[in-house]
Amino acid sequence: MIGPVLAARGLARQFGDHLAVTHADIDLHAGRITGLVGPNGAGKTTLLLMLAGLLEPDRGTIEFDGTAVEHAKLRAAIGWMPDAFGTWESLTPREILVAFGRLYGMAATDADLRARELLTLVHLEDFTDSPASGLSRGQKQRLGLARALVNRPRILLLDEPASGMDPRSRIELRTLLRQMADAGTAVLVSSHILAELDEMSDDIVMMQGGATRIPEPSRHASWRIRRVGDAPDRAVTVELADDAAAAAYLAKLIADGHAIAEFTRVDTGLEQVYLDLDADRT
Ligand SMILES: Nc1ncnc2c1ncn2[C@@H]1O[C@H](COP(=O)(O)OP(=O)(O)OP(=O)(O)O)[C@@H](O)[C@H]1O
Repeated sequence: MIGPVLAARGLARQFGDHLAVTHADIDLHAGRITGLVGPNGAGKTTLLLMLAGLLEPDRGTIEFDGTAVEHAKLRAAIGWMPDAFGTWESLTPREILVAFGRLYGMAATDADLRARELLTLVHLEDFTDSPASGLSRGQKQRLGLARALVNRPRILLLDEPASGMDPRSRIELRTLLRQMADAGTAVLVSSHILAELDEMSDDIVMMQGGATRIPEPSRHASWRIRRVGDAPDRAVTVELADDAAAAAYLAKLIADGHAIAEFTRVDTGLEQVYLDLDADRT
């Protein structure tokens, strides 16, 4: 894998006496979706704001394409969708996106073209010229996503993007984020909906008490084993450290004369990873 587009090391930020982020390390790679999970108050939003160049870290470094950058310089390369944002209610979605395009220095006609392109992408084309006040919460979320994409960001940061979206919009969001990643964008999504994150993420970063942790997948892998002649409900599940341990285990079963009908890796899923890490909390 080539180096990360964005690499943050040792980020820390406090508000008054309160340490919101104590030590955050994170790598974001082009073409990959990273899921950020953690309990309420763990520091996820504070970390995202620092990565977006909107909040200055007290400590730590952020490298963009392998070069240290000042946080404010990140903004041009980043698309940022906050968990809560205001919408200019009297403007239309097109006018809102054009205004953001103009803020990024686009000519009026380019900003208008980009606005229309994005409204199609997030399926709001029918609302192009109606006041934003008429949009539902989920539609406003989709407009927020379009807003985050105005500058064709290489890094897309989304804080709870699916909140308020109906099931179809959530599925479309997942598809859209995968398309963005396939086109080379590095995507970081924070969410409490673990099953959804599990499905869409290539990498997971966990936050707890202001610090990041990378969960170890090997701790959570198990294998389902069934011998020839065993009914499906007689299958056994064993926890094994990694693929190499699984191969050795299978070889031993066969050497011992067992006829193996099924040997399948079963991931216990992000919920279990989360609960295990949360249980480790000291
Ligand atoms: N501007 C601020 N001033 C003071 N304290 C803050 C500020 N922003 C965040 N905090 C505190 O820092 C801690 C981390 O907050 P943050 O919003 O980053 O957590 P989070 O993981 O995003 O939580 P949630 O899942 O509830 O959104 C919390 O205790 C919060 O109250």
